[in-house]
Amino acid sequence: MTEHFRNSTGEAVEQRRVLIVTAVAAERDAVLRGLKGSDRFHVVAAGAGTAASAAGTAAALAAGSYGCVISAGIGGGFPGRAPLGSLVVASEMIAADLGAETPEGFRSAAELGFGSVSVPADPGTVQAVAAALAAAGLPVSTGPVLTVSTATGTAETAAALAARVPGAAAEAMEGHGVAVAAQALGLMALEIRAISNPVGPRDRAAWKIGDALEALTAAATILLEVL
Ligand SMILES: O=C(O)c1cccc(C(=O)CC[C@H]2O[C@@H](n3cnc4c(=O)[nH]cnc43)[C@H](O)[C@@H]2O)c1
Repeated sequence: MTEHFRNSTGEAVEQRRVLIVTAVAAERDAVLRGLKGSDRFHVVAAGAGTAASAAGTAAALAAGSYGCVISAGIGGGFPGRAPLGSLVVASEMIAADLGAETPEGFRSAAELGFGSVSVPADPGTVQAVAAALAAAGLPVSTGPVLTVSTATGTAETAAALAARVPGAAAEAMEGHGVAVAAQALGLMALEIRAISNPVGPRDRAAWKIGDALEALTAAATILLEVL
């Protein structure tokens, strides 16, 4: 759905209502702090994982009209691609572990003939959002964001995922689910991750969740202007 407002020259400008889906309440609240009470944005914490995020997105889309859906939250950054505290705007949302193990190695659901495991984001929107974040002084990169059912906890799995998806920037657990639900209604989907930890050997005590939530709040404020 679109709403209109008049800009400084009196011209009518379309603005879309935006649904933002996070996994947990702390992420939702970080986003809400950045949105400063805007009623054009609706933010829901739908739970962790693709099933909860897809179901939560579908339920919210059934209850309201939106022009755009965003999966947002903290995430793991691939070393050399997305440092802690930085932001990643997904160029595509990929179900990276949806497939089968075979004697020859992992085969994706797409390779097995079950359809695509990737939902591409609109390149122009990705670039516009990333440019606005960068212009605000926030460290940001773009690239594929992997949706996984099990958070990576070893260097071996991190290397396997990076080889499976060249250029992979970040991983989280919801983006593909949110994007598939949006895609079913023909809506544009985006994913934005604030990096709390590296993808690699698990060290939960070292996760910089507070810094990532602050970055998420700053990103939400920029979304007010750019979407
Ligand atoms: O403990 C807290 O205070 C806290 C605050 C905000 C968020 C959390 C979460 O644990 C969020 C879970 C959510 O995070 C994503 N995530 C973060 N890092 C990774 C990763 O390396 N691999 C996969 N997922 C990651 C994921 O989307 C989870 O649903 C805790």
